[in-house]
Amino acid sequence: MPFILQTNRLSKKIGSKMLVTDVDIHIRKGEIYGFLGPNGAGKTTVMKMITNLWKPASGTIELFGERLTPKSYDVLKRMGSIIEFPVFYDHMTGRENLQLHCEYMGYYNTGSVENAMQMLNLTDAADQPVRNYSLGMKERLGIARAVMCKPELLILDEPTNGLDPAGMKQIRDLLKMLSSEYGITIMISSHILSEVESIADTVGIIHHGRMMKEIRMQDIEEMNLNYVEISVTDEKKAAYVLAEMLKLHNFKVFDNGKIRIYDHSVSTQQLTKTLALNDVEVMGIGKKAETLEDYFLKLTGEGNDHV
Ligand SMILES: Nc1ncnc2c1ncn2[C@@H]1O[C@H](COP(=O)(O)OP(=O)(O)OP(=O)(O)O)[C@@H](O)[C@H]1O
Repeated sequence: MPFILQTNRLSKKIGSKMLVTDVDIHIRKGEIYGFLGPNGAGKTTVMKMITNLWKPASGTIELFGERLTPKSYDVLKRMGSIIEFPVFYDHMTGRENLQLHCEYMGYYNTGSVENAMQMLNLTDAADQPVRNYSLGMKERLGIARAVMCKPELLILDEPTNGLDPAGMKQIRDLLKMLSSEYGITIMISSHILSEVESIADTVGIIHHGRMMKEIRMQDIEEMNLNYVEISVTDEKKAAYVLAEMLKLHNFKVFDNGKIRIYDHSVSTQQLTKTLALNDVEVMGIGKKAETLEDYFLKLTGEGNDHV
């Protein structure tokens, strides 16, 4: 089985609104998959369908090689998840909430609750009712609950919401450990690239409900992220010259007079010469390499695309 989780043209519609359209996801066994996209891109929607909380309008989901149906209870027991924010019984203590979950999952392993609480630094708060927990503590308790029953697959929807930078790092380290020591496959969503970049093996970028790109981190080097950046006084005129005179199709115009040209068919000399001949003043020109952050912003950010 090549993929532990695979979706095929997954779509969701509410009323007349398409929340996600034709999303294809491919997650390999044992990897950490960063599911990236700005707020409202459709990450939660996809994760709700994967965890059987929402029924897809169309498309299919394969989990552990089996097609997911509304009756796939066994498959769900092999997964741990946090979707949106974790919900607990507020009047019960953190420990009691975890114990209840173990019973519900049919998972009996003395020590797993204590272990999970320890891993998430919650031992001191274990006997307090959850209503006294801060947002970050609830988030950590949610993660403890999701990992406690040794799932094969973890689905985490923005799990570091409400955590401070140190808390975020702690979660990243924990996820890395779960992946390398226990071989748990992890899908983690975020709208912040840097949160998943350092731990992900593969990144899937979703925007306006569509999967824009799935990239393995090891392949990023080979992607063509080099570009020439020019600074001009009149970017509109410059864009016209690039498109009409030089027949370039792959460049991006920024409001601050900068243009990034990804098309390598024209030399920098030819660029400056043609722009100058058409009365576009070029203040600066340079070859640059894009980071994954730039690439992410290019796919999901604002600006005029000529791609
Ligand atoms: N129950 C609903 N009914 C109608 N529209 C919805 C519903 N839930 C979500 N949406 C819309 O679907 C789109 C995708 O939302 P979703 O929550 O999946 O995005 P997201 O990527 O998880 O964003 P965020 O990081 O803000 O949670 C948004 O435009 C949202 O407003």
